Amino acid sequence: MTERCSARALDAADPLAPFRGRFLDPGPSVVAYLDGNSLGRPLAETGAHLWSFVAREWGDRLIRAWDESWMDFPFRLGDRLGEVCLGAAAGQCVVADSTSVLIYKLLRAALAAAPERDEIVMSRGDFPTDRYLAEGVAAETGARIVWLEPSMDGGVSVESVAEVVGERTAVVLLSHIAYRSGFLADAPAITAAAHATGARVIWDLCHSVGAVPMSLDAWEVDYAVGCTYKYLNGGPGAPAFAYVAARHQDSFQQPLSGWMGAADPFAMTSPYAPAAGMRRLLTGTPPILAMQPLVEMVAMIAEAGIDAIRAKSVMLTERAIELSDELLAPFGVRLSSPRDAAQRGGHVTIDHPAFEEVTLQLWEQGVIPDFRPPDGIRLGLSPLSTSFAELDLGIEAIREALAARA
Ligand SMILES: Cc1ncc(COP(=O)(O)O)c(C=O)c1O
Ligand SMILES: Nc1c(O)cccc1C(=O)C[C@H](N)C(=O)O
Repeated sequence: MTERCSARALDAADPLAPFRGRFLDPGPSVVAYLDGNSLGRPLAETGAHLWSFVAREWGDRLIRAWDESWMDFPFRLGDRLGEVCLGAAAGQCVVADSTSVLIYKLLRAALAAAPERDEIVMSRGDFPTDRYLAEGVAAETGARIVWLEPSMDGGVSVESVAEVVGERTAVVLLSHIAYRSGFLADAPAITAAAHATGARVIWDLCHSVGAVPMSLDAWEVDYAVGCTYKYLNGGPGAPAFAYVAARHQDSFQQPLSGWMGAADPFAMTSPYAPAAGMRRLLTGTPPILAMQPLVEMVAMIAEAGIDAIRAKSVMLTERAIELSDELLAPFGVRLSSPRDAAQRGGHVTIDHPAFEEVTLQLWEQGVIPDFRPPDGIRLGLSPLSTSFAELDLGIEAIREALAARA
């Protein structure tokens, strides 16, 4: 009860609290949504925006809309995302494909840019799609993967990267925030360590975009990729984005050369000649319809401010850890995320052997975190849509489930 009152006080004092009311009300089947880092909630405005797009742009302008606005839309939206969330100057971001497809493109391009180098450095703790794609690219190109072992908190340190990068390293592929533990990597220092040996870096920003401030240009990042259905609330299957530093664009070798990335798609000529700049990252027709929810969401992040979002994110994750220490640790629950907020992103993972079953039970009650093997509950705390009260309800429901088993 004490904690509930305290959460209410925190919500009352939260400068971002009004944004929560701009999300679509999920109705009574959801008591606490703690999975915004798997699938973010829709904005209430999204339905009307989609309908207006269908009626006005698609319905009325029809094929003319490609010339009038859609051909440039993936780049305009990318620029806005770059400005608001990534610290990227215009002309370096595109919204397209899925994260997986873009990781493939970036890995192949990074290897093609350094034919004398044949190693990909990455972490064994990385999200499966990153590992599978690197293994596939290694098999296709003859490159070798150098695996980093993550530490207990899922992290990859600057020192561990510096130890393995060298003259054979073509590219380091790492997650800015680890999908399981939430470990926040030191992206500028790791990028500098790779650059010191002539290697390039690809950052997977899936769990950090919209949750933590970034300065890709200032950090001299080479390439980055991320999805838009987590903290950017773009919806299931919303397209991903890629960042390619301006200095690498002219030599970027697109491995999936399709007509939309060609210099003049409607000239219908052959052979393929790549377009200038970020357009060459495209392969086929970009999913304009699926990009629409991002328009309002990126505007909302600009309005809230990414620093304020990060400040609330730190408060939410601190509280999740405090409550877990106090209420769940007595049942044997262990923390998998870093305790130091400076090394932690927007989610917290706690482990217990009963959590796979507990998660099923929680979902039936409308308390929705996610389960990550072997025995982790991941609490995804999305600062614009998650309240402190919701977090407390979630932890209390986990405590009750564990108490019922004890
Ligand atoms: C770190 C990371 N990379 C990639 C992906 C997924 O990529 P895709 O959007 O292609 O499914 C996810 C989540 O699904 C992820 O957490
Ligand atoms: N992309 C997902 C999906 O299509 C279904 C369910 C979950 C997801 C996820 O995003 C998983 C997420 N990337 C993770 O970190 O586990």
